[in-house]
Amino acid sequence: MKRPATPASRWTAPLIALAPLSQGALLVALAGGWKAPVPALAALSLAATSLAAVLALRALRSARQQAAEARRTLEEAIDALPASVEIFDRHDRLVAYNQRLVEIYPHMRPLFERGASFEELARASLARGGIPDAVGREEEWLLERLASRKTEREPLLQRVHDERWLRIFERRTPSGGIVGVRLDVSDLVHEQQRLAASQAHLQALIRVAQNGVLTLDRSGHVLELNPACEQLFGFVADELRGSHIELLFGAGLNGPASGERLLPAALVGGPRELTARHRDGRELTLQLSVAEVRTETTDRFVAIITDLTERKLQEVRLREANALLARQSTTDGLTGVGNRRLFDQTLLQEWQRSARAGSSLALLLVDIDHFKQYNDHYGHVAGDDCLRRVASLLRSCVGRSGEPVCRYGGEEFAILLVDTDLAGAQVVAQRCLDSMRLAAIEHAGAPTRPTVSLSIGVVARCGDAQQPAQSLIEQADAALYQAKQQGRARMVCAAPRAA
Ligand SMILES: Nc1nc2c(ncn2[C@@H]2O[C@H](COP(=O)(O)OP(=O)(O)OP(=O)(O)O)[C@@H](O)[C@H]2O)c(=O)[nH]1
Repeated sequence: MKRPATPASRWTAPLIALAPLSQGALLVALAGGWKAPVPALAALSLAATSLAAVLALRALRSARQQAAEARRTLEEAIDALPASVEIFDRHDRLVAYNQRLVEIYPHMRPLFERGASFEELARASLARGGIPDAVGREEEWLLERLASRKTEREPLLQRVHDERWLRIFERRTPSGGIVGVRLDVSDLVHEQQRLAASQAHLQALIRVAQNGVLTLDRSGHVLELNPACEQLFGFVADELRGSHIELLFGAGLNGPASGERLLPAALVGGPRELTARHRDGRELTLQLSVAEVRTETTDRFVAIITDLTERKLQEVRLREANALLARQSTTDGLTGVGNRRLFDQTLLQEWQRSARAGSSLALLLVDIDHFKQYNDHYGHVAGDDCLRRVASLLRSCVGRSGEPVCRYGGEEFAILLVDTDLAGAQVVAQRCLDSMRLAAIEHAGAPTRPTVSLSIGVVARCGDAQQPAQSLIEQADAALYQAKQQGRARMVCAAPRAA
């Protein structure tokens, strides 16, 4: 490449042209000794000057070569860097840059030239939409950016085309220039964005979750809690943060030995059911599941709490309602004693049990005498009342629980006596007759006596798997019929069945 003449080469060129001549004069001067004539001395001086010039010229060339070499080395070095590098002089003009800078800003390729000012380059980039975050506020952005170059500050994070992100480090050099390094941190930023999005998603889920969510440190102190948890225990988050988990669950858990603190590690797993107290003292039934979340930097525990209090209450209410329904389904609505359904069920059970155990089962069929006349005389409502009084009397005559007095139908009652032989059954039947007599319920309509009386058919035998339970009723009914036939107000025991 032909270089243009420099000032140095302009004055050294004539000297170089004279050099052969001056060397000859120098030889003549030396041959003639130091006392040479004046023309010889002049020639000598000229030769010396020429020599100095030659040497200076060589030194200059060598310095130039070294400078070019150094620059090439510098350019190769910054080209080899994975980050983009740019160097501006103290007038903020581009002195050097590497290929990576052009790759990052491809739309600026023709404009990256040594001598271009930072402001020119920035304006050109803005005009080409190279800084998406500055679109619509280019001048404002430029002013901020130029101001930022005058101060040493934190590295900038800048979004460029195609969702690429750069971390820009700028440092002043001692001579007032600026060295800029741009690192492509897109992967990192994208990862952070994904992480932030997933965290926001998770936070939203936790915020609106119906279950209480608590995070705890290793020692069991509350770090965070969600609104459901605040509501569950009646505390606001600030009151619970930093407090120990025992404040919430202490009493409801089988905690460690006295004196030792409850640690969340001991609660990992679940779900487990426990009781706790609301701030207002109400007892809560809760379900607790705890998981350990261990990362390289943290060790935390997450507790999920479900409030079962209302569900438990409903279960109790449901159980009570079912029990009531069951009672109602086996209770006679008028008299409050067992109904026919209960009698049938109990008879079947006891008949089979008696057959298995070989024990005696007794049945009393009790009928109010002349009850039609009672109704006719006193009216149906009074008749109902009489039925209730008789039922109550009969119940008081049966000592053992599990031996229900049942309304068998109309004005007829049935009493099952388990593990009771005929003698025992007769005792109970007699007690019923005596009670009735003592009660002396007026019966003005009765043809025989002025008070309400009972007729009772009594039977006692061992259950028989080969025969239906109904056979016991038939025997008692036959005995009852005889009691009616024999004048009422009495008991008749059924004759033993023929084998
Ligand atoms: N008030 C009332 N009466 C009832 C009820 N169930 C049945 N009766 C009446 O009981 C009476 C039974 O009459 P009967 O079967 O002739 O028997 P009785 O009049 O008691 O005569 P004996 O049994 O032979 O002494 C009928 O008049 C029925 O209407 C009831 O729930 N309330």
